[in-house]
Amino acid sequence: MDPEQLPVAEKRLLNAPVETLSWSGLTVKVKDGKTGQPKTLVDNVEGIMQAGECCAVMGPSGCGKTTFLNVLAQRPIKAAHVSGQIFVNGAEVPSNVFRHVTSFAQDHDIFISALNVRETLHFASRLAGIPRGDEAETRVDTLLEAFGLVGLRTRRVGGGISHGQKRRLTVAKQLVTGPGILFLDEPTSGLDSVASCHVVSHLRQLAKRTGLIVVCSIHQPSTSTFSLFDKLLLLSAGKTHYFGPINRVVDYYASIGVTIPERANPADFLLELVNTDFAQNEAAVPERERVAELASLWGISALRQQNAGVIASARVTPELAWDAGSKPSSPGRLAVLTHRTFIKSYRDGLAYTLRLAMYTALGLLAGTIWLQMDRDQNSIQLLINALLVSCAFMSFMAVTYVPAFIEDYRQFRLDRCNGLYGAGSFLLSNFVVGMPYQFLFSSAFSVLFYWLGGCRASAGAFFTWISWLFLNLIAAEGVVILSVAIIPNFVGALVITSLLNVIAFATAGTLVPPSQLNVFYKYGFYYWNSQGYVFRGMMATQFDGATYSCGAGCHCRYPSLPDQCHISGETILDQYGIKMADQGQNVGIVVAIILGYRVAAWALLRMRD
Ligand SMILES: Nc1ncnc2c1ncn2[C@@H]1O[C@H](COP(=O)(O)OP(=O)(O)OP(=O)(O)O)[C@@H](O)[C@H]1O
Repeated sequence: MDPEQLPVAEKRLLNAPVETLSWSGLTVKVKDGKTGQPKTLVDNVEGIMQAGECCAVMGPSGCGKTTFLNVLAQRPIKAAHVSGQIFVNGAEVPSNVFRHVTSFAQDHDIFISALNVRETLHFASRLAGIPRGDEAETRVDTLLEAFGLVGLRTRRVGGGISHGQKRRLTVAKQLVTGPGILFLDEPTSGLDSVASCHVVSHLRQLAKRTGLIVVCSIHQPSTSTFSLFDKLLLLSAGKTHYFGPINRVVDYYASIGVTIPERANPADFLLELVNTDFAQNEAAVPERERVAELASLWGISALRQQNAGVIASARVTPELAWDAGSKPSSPGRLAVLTHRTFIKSYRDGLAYTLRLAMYTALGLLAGTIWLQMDRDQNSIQLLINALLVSCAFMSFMAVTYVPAFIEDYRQFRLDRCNGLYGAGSFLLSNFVVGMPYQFLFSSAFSVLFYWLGGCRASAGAFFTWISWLFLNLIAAEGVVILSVAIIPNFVGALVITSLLNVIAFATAGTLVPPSQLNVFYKYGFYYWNSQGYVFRGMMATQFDGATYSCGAGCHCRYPSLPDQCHISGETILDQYGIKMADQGQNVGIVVAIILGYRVAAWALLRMRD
């Protein structure tokens, strides 16, 4: 294929390196939840695709299409035993190379809802290393037009676009990254027959022009959509019933005594032919036997033998010459991700705006509850309580970040599987964008609480206070990120975050003195408890160098300064074992805790690769 003859938007889509995709003996087994016996979801499936071909994977609901596609695309699937071989150009390729040459769109749409349609394609294109410029613009515009999304280009994905439009955007998003092989799970679900035909027709044209290989599962295509595919893989109960050119289906079935009526939609006819979903009772045994017989006939058919020969003789190229240089550098990828995260941060109310409102309200609330504390001994315990509540509640409220981060996490998993970026870039971009917001939150809370509550009037104390709260919030966000990495779903992450925060609160050394904590809590939580260090740091800002009057009658409830009827702040700090000399070291410990959360989250995300 001559790249010069391609339209400018498709030049980079040219799939020169991938000549064939083949698979043989693909088998997926799981342990049946009810019987505990192995259950075969995909049974010894084989096939081969040449550059420029589109294959429809069809079969009744639950026949194993999604499982097959996931395995063929080398995407993770739950607790399954997978065997068989997948070859690109006749050879197995390392998984990182496979991810770079392939792209996979699941049957459910995953987007950053704060981005608009055009930005969604733009960021996908930039993450895939396509430089900004006329070519990238033209490519995005071409795809918007091809998938009927021009009128929606400035509309946010999270508001006001239909399921069918999201499906089209999902396909366009995979195409914009320029894969050599594209796997699509139900790309036309939710689309009417005209839109389905349009999408498949565009995929076909693109495949023919660029050499792209498309493997996609599809439910009940119309006759015209069905005929757009080059090949068909027909599955039933995980077994192959047919794999080969679409235009040989009629002949093949005629050869085994099944006539596909001329006027019937062949897709409908075949789905009905191999469907046993509604034939589960005793009376339907002959029907199930007939479908099983069809699968065995495929096993011994000439076409199947022929396929096996073609798979075995697929030309082996020495190395998949994929242009790794087209991937952006790590700093480039980080810049794109940071840009994307930043856009989300100010558009998505759940990410930061809601939290800003919450922290401001908390500052107002706490400030008016602890309004203008006096400088006598009665306010000492009040102030300590206020500090305790401030740092604990600010940590707790970070839990509201869970939904926004879960969305980012899902996008990351998808992008990671498509080889766009790794866990390091993902977490770092999130960290970079989050920092100024954490500072804003701590400032909003502090400005209100500090002055309403009548805390210590010193610029040094005020800014040190804000700095401690800032560190507290960064650590609290780290807990959220770690929790999502441990259990990546809303409820699970919420439970883990809340649990970790409650344990941190109870073991910070304020409610129970560290000397009375048992070994488990002392070494497991107290020594690396950011809330505890932050509390002690905030105490230092208020009590170091301060004095409190014992009031009329000089009945001091704390050890007082000799003959002065005053309590020194150092006395209070001593009671809590807080030493000013430790403050620098404590900052270092909190920074280490913050890094520890992120590194642990990074390690967990890497383990799931
Ligand atoms: N982890 C699992 N453990 C047990 N059974 C599973 C597991 N994953 C899938 N299945 C079962 O395997 C079969 C194939 O599922 P799969 O999602 O691949 O089918 P499908 O053809 O894509 O279905 P649909 O067209 O309805 O989306 C189904 O019967 C499903 O219930």
